[in-house]
Amino acid sequence: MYVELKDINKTFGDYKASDHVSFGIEKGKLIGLLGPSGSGKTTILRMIAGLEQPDSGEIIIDGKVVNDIPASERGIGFVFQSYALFRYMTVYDNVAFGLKVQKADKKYIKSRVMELIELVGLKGLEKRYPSQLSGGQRQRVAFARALAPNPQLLLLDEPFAAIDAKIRQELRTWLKDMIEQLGITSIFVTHDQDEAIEVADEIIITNRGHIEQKGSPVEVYQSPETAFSASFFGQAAVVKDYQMFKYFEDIPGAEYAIIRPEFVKVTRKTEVQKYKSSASGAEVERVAFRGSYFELEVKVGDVTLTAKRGLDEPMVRQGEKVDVFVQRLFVIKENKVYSLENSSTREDYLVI
Ligand SMILES: Nc1ncnc2c1ncn2[C@@H]1O[C@H](COP(=O)(O)OP(=O)(O)OP(=O)(O)O)[C@@H](O)[C@H]1O
Repeated sequence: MYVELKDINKTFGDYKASDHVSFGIEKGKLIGLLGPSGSGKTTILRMIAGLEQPDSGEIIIDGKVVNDIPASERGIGFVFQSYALFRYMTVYDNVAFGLKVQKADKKYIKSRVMELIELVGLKGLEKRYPSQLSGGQRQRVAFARALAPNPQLLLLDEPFAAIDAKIRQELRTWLKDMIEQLGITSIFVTHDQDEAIEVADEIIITNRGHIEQKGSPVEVYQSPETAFSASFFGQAAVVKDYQMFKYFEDIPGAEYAIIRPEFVKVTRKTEVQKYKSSASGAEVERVAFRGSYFELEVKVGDVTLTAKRGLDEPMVRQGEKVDVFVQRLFVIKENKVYSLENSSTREDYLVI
Protein backbone atom coordinates (compact mmCIF):
# COMPACT_ATOMS: atom_id res chain seq x y z
CA MET A 1 0.00 0.00 0.00
CA TYR A 2 1.31 3.43 -0.88
CA VAL A 3 -0.80 5.31 1.67
CA GLU A 4 -2.01 3.65 4.84
CA LEU A 5 -4.11 4.94 7.72
CA LYS A 6 -4.02 2.70 10.79
CA ASP A 7 -6.70 3.12 13.44
CA ILE A 8 -6.86 6.91 13.25
CA ASN A 9 -8.87 8.78 15.88
CA LYS A 10 -9.49 12.51 15.98
CA THR A 11 -11.81 14.44 18.26
CA PHE A 12 -12.85 18.09 18.10
CA GLY A 13 -14.35 18.95 21.49
CA ASP A 14 -16.68 16.04 22.03
CA TYR A 15 -17.22 15.37 18.32
CA LYS A 16 -15.46 12.35 16.90
CA ALA A 17 -14.42 13.48 13.42
CA SER A 18 -12.41 10.25 12.89
CA ASP A 19 -13.47 7.09 14.64
CA HIS A 20 -11.04 4.17 14.20
CA VAL A 21 -10.37 5.00 10.56
CA SER A 22 -8.19 2.47 8.73
CA PHE A 23 -7.64 2.01 5.01
CA GLY A 24 -4.93 1.55 2.44
CA ILE A 25 -4.43 2.94 -1.04
CA GLU A 26 -2.35 1.34 -3.78
CA LYS A 27 0.13 3.41 -5.73
CA GLY A 28 -1.30 5.23 -8.74
CA LYS A 29 -4.94 4.87 -7.71
CA LEU A 30 -7.55 7.62 -7.65
CA ILE A 31 -9.64 7.34 -4.50
CA GLY A 32 -12.88 9.16 -3.73
CA LEU A 33 -13.82 9.93 -0.14
CA LEU A 34 -17.60 10.16 -0.30
CA GLY A 35 -19.97 11.04 2.51
CA PRO A 36 -22.47 13.57 3.80
CA SER A 37 -21.45 16.92 5.23
CA GLY A 38 -19.67 16.59 8.55
CA SER A 39 -18.83 12.90 8.09
CA GLY A 40 -15.10 13.57 8.45
CA LYS A 41 -13.80 13.53 4.86
CA THR A 42 -11.87 16.78 5.00
CA THR A 43 -10.42 15.86 8.39
CA ILE A 44 -8.97 12.67 6.88
CA LEU A 45 -7.47 14.64 4.01
CA ARG A 46 -6.03 17.30 6.33
CA MET A 47 -4.41 14.66 8.54
CA ILE A 48 -2.80 12.96 5.53
CA ALA A 49 -1.58 16.40 4.41
CA GLY A 50 -0.14 17.14 7.85
CA LEU A 51 -2.40 20.15 8.43
CA GLU A 52 -4.06 18.37 11.36
CA GLN A 53 -2.64 15.87 13.86
CA PRO A 54 -4.52 12.65 14.71
CA ASP A 55 -5.09 11.99 18.44
CA SER A 56 -3.96 8.41 17.88
CA GLY A 57 -3.11 6.05 15.03
CA GLU A 58 -0.52 6.05 12.28
CA ILE A 59 -0.35 7.63 8.86
CA ILE A 60 2.07 5.87 6.55
CA ILE A 61 3.14 7.17 3.16
CA ASP A 62 5.45 5.09 0.97
CA GLY A 63 6.38 2.85 3.91
CA LYS A 64 7.24 5.73 6.28
CA VAL A 65 5.25 6.86 9.32
CA VAL A 66 4.71 10.56 8.65
CA ASN A 67 2.86 11.63 11.83
CA ASP A 68 5.80 13.79 12.92
CA ILE A 69 6.80 15.03 9.48
CA PRO A 70 5.60 18.60 8.75
CA ALA A 71 3.21 19.24 5.86
CA SER A 72 5.86 20.95 3.74
CA GLU A 73 8.09 17.87 3.82
CA ARG A 74 5.50 15.23 2.99
CA GLY A 75 5.77 15.66 -0.79
CA ILE A 76 2.05 16.23 -1.22
CA GLY A 77 0.22 18.42 -3.74
CA PHE A 78 -3.10 20.06 -2.85
CA VAL A 79 -6.02 21.28 -4.84
CA PHE A 80 -8.35 22.58 -2.17
CA GLN A 81 -11.52 24.44 -2.95
CA SER A 82 -10.45 27.11 -0.49
CA TYR A 83 -6.82 27.00 -1.57
CA ALA A 84 -7.49 29.67 -4.15
CA LEU A 85 -5.03 31.02 -6.68
CA PHE A 86 -2.95 34.09 -5.85
CA ARG A 87 -5.04 36.87 -7.36
CA TYR A 88 -2.19 39.25 -8.07
CA MET A 89 0.00 36.66 -9.76
CA THR A 90 -0.19 35.59 -13.38
CA VAL A 91 -0.92 32.01 -14.39
CA TYR A 92 2.82 31.54 -14.90
CA ASP A 93 3.72 32.84 -11.43
CA ASN A 94 0.98 30.83 -9.77
CA VAL A 95 2.29 27.61 -11.29
CA ALA A 96 5.91 28.57 -10.54
CA PHE A 97 5.17 29.43 -6.89
CA GLY A 98 6.04 26.09 -5.27
CA LEU A 99 9.23 25.74 -7.30
CA LYS A 100 10.37 29.24 -6.35
CA VAL A 101 9.76 28.45 -2.67
CA GLN A 102 11.94 25.38 -3.16
CA LYS A 103 14.53 27.67 -4.73
CA ALA A 104 14.70 25.53 -7.84
CA ASP A 105 16.99 26.46 -10.71
CA LYS A 106 15.53 29.31 -12.86
CA LYS A 107 15.90 27.45 -16.13
CA TYR A 108 14.28 24.37 -14.67
CA ILE A 109 11.38 26.47 -13.31
CA LYS A 110 10.74 27.94 -16.74
CA SER A 111 10.71 24.63 -18.56
CA ARG A 112 8.65 22.88 -15.86
CA VAL A 113 6.04 25.65 -15.71
CA MET A 114 5.66 25.79 -19.49
CA GLU A 115 5.42 22.01 -19.65
CA LEU A 116 2.62 22.02 -17.06
CA ILE A 117 0.74 24.91 -18.62
CA GLU A 118 0.75 22.99 -21.87
CA LEU A 119 -0.26 19.77 -20.09
CA VAL A 120 -3.37 21.39 -18.58
CA GLY A 121 -4.29 22.96 -21.92
CA LEU A 122 -3.66 26.61 -21.06
CA LYS A 123 -0.82 27.41 -23.44
CA GLY A 124 -0.93 31.07 -24.45
CA LEU A 125 -2.69 32.14 -21.25
CA GLU A 126 0.39 32.26 -19.00
CA LYS A 127 0.34 36.06 -18.69
CA ARG A 128 -3.29 36.23 -17.63
CA TYR A 129 -4.47 36.86 -14.08
CA PRO A 130 -6.98 34.56 -12.35
CA SER A 131 -9.77 37.13 -12.81
CA GLN A 132 -9.29 36.82 -16.58
CA LEU A 133 -9.96 33.06 -16.54
CA SER A 134 -13.10 30.95 -16.34
CA GLY A 135 -13.75 28.82 -13.23
CA GLY A 136 -12.69 25.67 -15.08
CA GLN A 137 -9.46 27.29 -16.30
CA ARG A 138 -8.67 28.45 -12.76
CA GLN A 139 -9.00 24.92 -11.45
CA ARG A 140 -6.63 23.74 -14.18
CA VAL A 141 -4.10 26.32 -13.00
CA ALA A 142 -4.59 25.11 -9.40
CA PHE A 143 -3.97 21.58 -10.65
CA ALA A 144 -0.79 22.61 -12.52
CA ARG A 145 0.43 24.53 -9.46
CA ALA A 146 -0.10 21.46 -7.26
CA LEU A 147 1.79 19.24 -9.72
CA ALA A 148 4.75 21.56 -10.27
CA PRO A 149 6.95 20.32 -7.39
CA ASN A 150 6.41 16.70 -8.54
CA PRO A 151 4.36 15.44 -5.60
CA GLN A 152 4.00 11.71 -5.04
CA LEU A 153 0.52 12.16 -3.64
CA LEU A 154 -2.21 14.56 -4.71
CA LEU A 155 -5.08 15.60 -2.43
CA LEU A 156 -8.15 17.28 -3.87
CA ASP A 157 -10.89 18.68 -1.64
CA GLU A 158 -14.14 19.20 -3.54
CA PRO A 159 -12.12 20.47 -6.51
CA PHE A 160 -15.16 21.06 -8.69
CA ALA A 161 -17.63 22.34 -6.11
CA ALA A 162 -17.57 25.96 -7.25
CA ILE A 163 -17.85 25.18 -10.97
CA ASP A 164 -21.07 25.04 -12.96
CA ALA A 165 -22.55 21.71 -14.01
CA LYS A 166 -21.44 21.43 -17.64
CA ILE A 167 -17.82 22.49 -17.08
CA ARG A 168 -17.71 20.29 -13.99
CA GLN A 169 -18.58 17.31 -16.14
CA GLU A 170 -15.76 18.15 -18.58
CA LEU A 171 -13.27 18.72 -15.77
CA ARG A 172 -14.08 15.38 -14.15
CA THR A 173 -13.23 13.47 -17.31
CA TRP A 174 -10.18 15.64 -17.86
CA LEU A 175 -8.92 15.10 -14.32
CA LYS A 176 -9.42 11.34 -14.47
CA ASP A 177 -7.50 11.09 -17.75
CA MET A 178 -4.76 13.38 -16.48
CA ILE A 179 -4.23 11.47 -13.24
CA GLU A 180 -4.24 8.17 -15.11
CA GLN A 181 -1.66 9.50 -17.55
CA LEU A 182 0.59 10.83 -14.76
CA GLY A 183 0.09 7.74 -12.57
CA ILE A 184 0.01 9.89 -9.43
CA THR A 185 -1.74 8.51 -6.34
CA SER A 186 -4.67 10.84 -5.64
CA ILE A 187 -7.41 11.21 -3.06
CA PHE A 188 -10.38 13.50 -3.63
CA VAL A 189 -13.20 14.49 -1.35
CA THR A 190 -16.73 14.85 -2.61
CA HIS A 191 -20.29 14.63 -1.37
CA ASP A 192 -21.52 14.12 -4.92
CA GLN A 193 -22.25 10.44 -5.59
CA ASP A 194 -22.21 10.78 -9.36
CA GLU A 195 -18.84 12.44 -9.22
CA ALA A 196 -17.37 9.68 -7.05
CA ILE A 197 -18.82 6.92 -9.23
CA GLU A 198 -17.59 8.51 -12.43
CA VAL A 199 -14.11 9.53 -11.36
CA ALA A 200 -12.80 7.18 -8.67
CA ASP A 201 -11.06 3.82 -9.04
CA GLU A 202 -12.19 3.13 -5.49
CA ILE A 203 -14.70 4.80 -3.20
CA ILE A 204 -14.51 5.09 0.57
CA ILE A 205 -17.87 5.91 2.13
CA THR A 206 -17.68 7.95 5.34
CA ASN A 207 -20.41 8.46 7.90
CA ARG A 208 -20.16 10.18 11.28
CA GLY A 209 -16.40 9.80 11.47
CA HIS A 210 -16.15 6.16 10.50
CA ILE A 211 -15.80 4.22 7.27
CA GLU A 212 -18.89 2.39 6.12
CA GLN A 213 -17.47 0.70 3.05
CA LYS A 214 -14.56 0.70 0.64
CA GLY A 215 -14.66 -0.74 -2.84
CA SER A 216 -14.90 -0.06 -6.55
CA PRO A 217 -17.79 2.16 -7.64
CA VAL A 218 -19.64 -0.91 -8.95
CA GLU A 219 -19.12 -2.80 -5.68
CA VAL A 220 -20.33 -0.04 -3.37
CA TYR A 221 -23.26 0.70 -5.65
CA GLN A 222 -24.39 -2.85 -6.37
CA SER A 223 -23.43 -4.56 -3.12
CA PRO A 224 -23.82 -2.17 -0.22
CA GLU A 225 -22.53 -3.68 3.01
CA THR A 226 -24.30 -1.46 5.53
CA ALA A 227 -27.70 0.18 5.88
CA PHE A 228 -26.05 3.56 5.35
CA SER A 229 -24.31 2.53 2.10
CA ALA A 230 -27.55 1.03 0.82
CA SER A 231 -29.52 4.22 1.37
CA PHE A 232 -26.83 6.72 0.43
CA PHE A 233 -27.07 6.43 -3.36
CA GLY A 234 -29.98 7.90 -5.27
CA GLN A 235 -33.47 8.64 -3.98
CA ALA A 236 -33.92 5.38 -2.15
CA ALA A 237 -37.34 4.62 -0.66
CA VAL A 238 -37.50 3.08 2.78
CA VAL A 239 -40.18 0.40 3.15
CA LYS A 240 -41.12 -1.03 6.52
CA ASP A 241 -43.11 -4.03 5.29
CA TYR A 242 -41.39 -5.08 2.10
CA GLN A 243 -43.61 -8.14 1.73
CA MET A 244 -46.19 -5.73 0.33
CA PHE A 245 -44.16 -6.22 -2.86
CA LYS A 246 -44.58 -9.67 -4.31
CA TYR A 247 -42.09 -12.41 -5.16
CA PHE A 248 -39.37 -11.66 -2.64
CA GLU A 249 -37.89 -14.10 -0.17
CA ASP A 250 -38.96 -13.61 3.44
CA ILE A 251 -36.09 -12.68 5.76
CA PRO A 252 -37.33 -13.32 9.32
CA GLY A 253 -36.53 -10.39 11.59
CA ALA A 254 -36.08 -7.95 8.69
CA GLU A 255 -36.25 -4.36 9.92
CA TYR A 256 -36.91 -2.53 6.68
CA ALA A 257 -36.04 -2.53 3.00
CA ILE A 258 -34.52 0.02 0.65
CA ILE A 259 -35.70 0.33 -2.94
CA ARG A 260 -33.68 2.37 -5.42
CA PRO A 261 -35.24 4.01 -8.51
CA GLU A 262 -33.26 1.96 -11.01
CA PHE A 263 -34.91 -1.23 -9.74
CA VAL A 264 -38.45 0.07 -10.13
CA LYS A 265 -40.16 -0.36 -13.49
CA VAL A 266 -43.40 1.48 -14.13
CA THR A 267 -45.72 0.47 -16.97
CA ARG A 268 -48.99 1.95 -18.13
CA LYS A 269 -52.10 -0.20 -17.97
CA THR A 270 -52.36 0.02 -21.77
CA GLU A 271 -48.82 -1.22 -22.35
CA VAL A 272 -47.83 -4.85 -22.86
CA GLN A 273 -46.70 -6.06 -19.44
CA LYS A 274 -43.20 -7.44 -19.70
CA TYR A 275 -43.08 -7.89 -15.94
CA LYS A 276 -45.38 -9.40 -13.39
CA SER A 277 -46.75 -6.61 -11.25
CA SER A 278 -45.24 -6.50 -7.74
CA ALA A 279 -48.11 -4.62 -6.14
CA SER A 280 -51.63 -3.49 -6.96
CA GLY A 281 -53.10 -0.04 -6.64
CA ALA A 282 -50.07 1.98 -7.73
CA GLU A 283 -50.71 5.58 -8.73
CA VAL A 284 -48.41 8.23 -10.18
CA GLU A 285 -48.14 11.14 -7.76
CA ARG A 286 -45.63 13.31 -9.55
CA VAL A 287 -43.84 13.45 -12.89
CA ALA A 288 -40.67 15.52 -13.21
CA PHE A 289 -38.72 16.09 -16.40
CA ARG A 290 -35.01 15.62 -15.74
CA GLY A 291 -33.60 16.42 -19.17
CA SER A 292 -32.71 12.94 -20.38
CA TYR A 293 -35.48 11.04 -18.54
CA PHE A 294 -38.66 11.43 -16.52
CA GLU A 295 -38.58 10.90 -12.80
CA LEU A 296 -41.79 9.47 -11.39
CA GLU A 297 -43.05 9.30 -7.85
CA VAL A 298 -45.44 6.42 -7.52
CA LYS A 299 -47.59 5.79 -4.49
CA VAL A 300 -48.24 2.20 -3.44
CA GLY A 301 -50.21 2.02 -0.19
CA ASP A 302 -48.40 4.40 2.14
CA VAL A 303 -45.07 4.00 0.33
CA THR A 304 -43.76 6.40 -2.32
CA LEU A 305 -41.31 4.85 -4.78
CA THR A 306 -39.16 6.81 -7.20
CA ALA A 307 -38.72 5.43 -10.71
CA LYS A 308 -37.20 6.54 -13.98
CA ARG A 309 -38.80 6.36 -17.37
CA GLY A 310 -37.10 6.99 -20.68
CA LEU A 311 -38.09 9.69 -23.14
CA ASP A 312 -38.63 6.96 -25.73
CA GLU A 313 -41.47 5.47 -23.70
CA PRO A 314 -45.06 6.79 -23.79
CA MET A 315 -45.66 9.59 -21.30
CA VAL A 316 -47.15 8.73 -17.94
CA ARG A 317 -49.45 11.29 -16.36
CA GLN A 318 -49.92 12.43 -12.82
CA GLY A 319 -52.85 10.60 -11.20
CA GLU A 320 -52.61 7.66 -13.61
CA LYS A 321 -52.99 4.10 -12.26
CA VAL A 322 -49.96 2.07 -13.27
CA ASP A 323 -48.26 -1.28 -12.78
CA VAL A 324 -45.11 -1.39 -10.74
CA PHE A 325 -42.41 -4.02 -10.96
CA VAL A 326 -39.73 -4.05 -8.24
CA GLN A 327 -36.76 -6.01 -9.53
CA ARG A 328 -34.46 -5.86 -6.52
CA LEU A 329 -34.50 -4.58 -2.98
CA PHE A 330 -32.05 -4.34 -0.13
CA VAL A 331 -33.34 -5.77 3.14
CA ILE A 332 -31.74 -4.49 6.33
CA LYS A 333 -31.42 -6.60 9.43
CA GLU A 334 -29.02 -5.71 12.25
CA ASN A 335 -27.11 -3.37 9.93
CA LYS A 336 -26.54 -6.23 7.46
CA VAL A 337 -27.76 -5.93 3.90
CA TYR A 338 -29.54 -8.74 2.04
CA SER A 339 -29.87 -8.08 -1.65
CA LEU A 340 -33.05 -9.79 -2.86
CA GLU A 341 -34.05 -10.36 -6.46
CA ASN A 342 -37.66 -10.61 -7.56
CA SER A 343 -38.18 -14.36 -7.90
CA SER A 344 -40.93 -14.33 -10.50
CA THR A 345 -39.56 -16.36 -13.37
CA ARG A 346 -38.87 -15.19 -16.90
CA GLU A 347 -41.95 -17.02 -18.16
CA ASP A 348 -44.02 -15.22 -15.54
CA TYR A 349 -42.94 -11.94 -17.05
CA LEU A 350 -44.94 -12.79 -20.14
CA VAL A 351 -48.19 -12.88 -18.18
CA ILE A 352 -50.41 -10.02 -19.23
N1 LIG B 1 -10.71 22.63 13.37
C1 LIG B 1 -11.89 22.19 13.81
N2 LIG B 1 -12.38 22.54 15.02
C2 LIG B 1 -13.55 22.07 15.48
N3 LIG B 1 -14.33 21.23 14.79
C3 LIG B 1 -13.92 20.82 13.59
C4 LIG B 1 -12.68 21.29 13.03
N4 LIG B 1 -12.53 20.71 11.81
C5 LIG B 1 -13.63 19.94 11.62
N5 LIG B 1 -14.46 20.00 12.68
C6 LIG B 1 -15.73 19.27 12.83
O1 LIG B 1 -15.51 17.90 12.55
C7 LIG B 1 -16.60 17.35 11.81
C8 LIG B 1 -16.10 16.74 10.51
O2 LIG B 1 -15.70 17.76 9.64
P1 LIG B 1 -15.12 17.53 8.18
O3 LIG B 1 -14.84 18.87 7.60
O4 LIG B 1 -14.02 16.56 8.24
O5 LIG B 1 -16.36 16.87 7.45
P2 LIG B 1 -16.63 16.70 5.91
O6 LIG B 1 -17.14 15.32 5.75
O7 LIG B 1 -15.44 17.07 5.13
O8 LIG B 1 -17.79 17.73 5.69
P3 LIG B 1 -18.06 18.77 4.48
O9 LIG B 1 -18.50 17.94 3.32
O10 LIG B 1 -19.16 19.62 5.03
O11 LIG B 1 -16.78 19.51 4.26
C9 LIG B 1 -17.60 18.49 11.59
O12 LIG B 1 -18.63 18.35 12.53
C10 LIG B 1 -16.77 19.74 11.83
O13 LIG B 1 -17.58 20.77 12.36
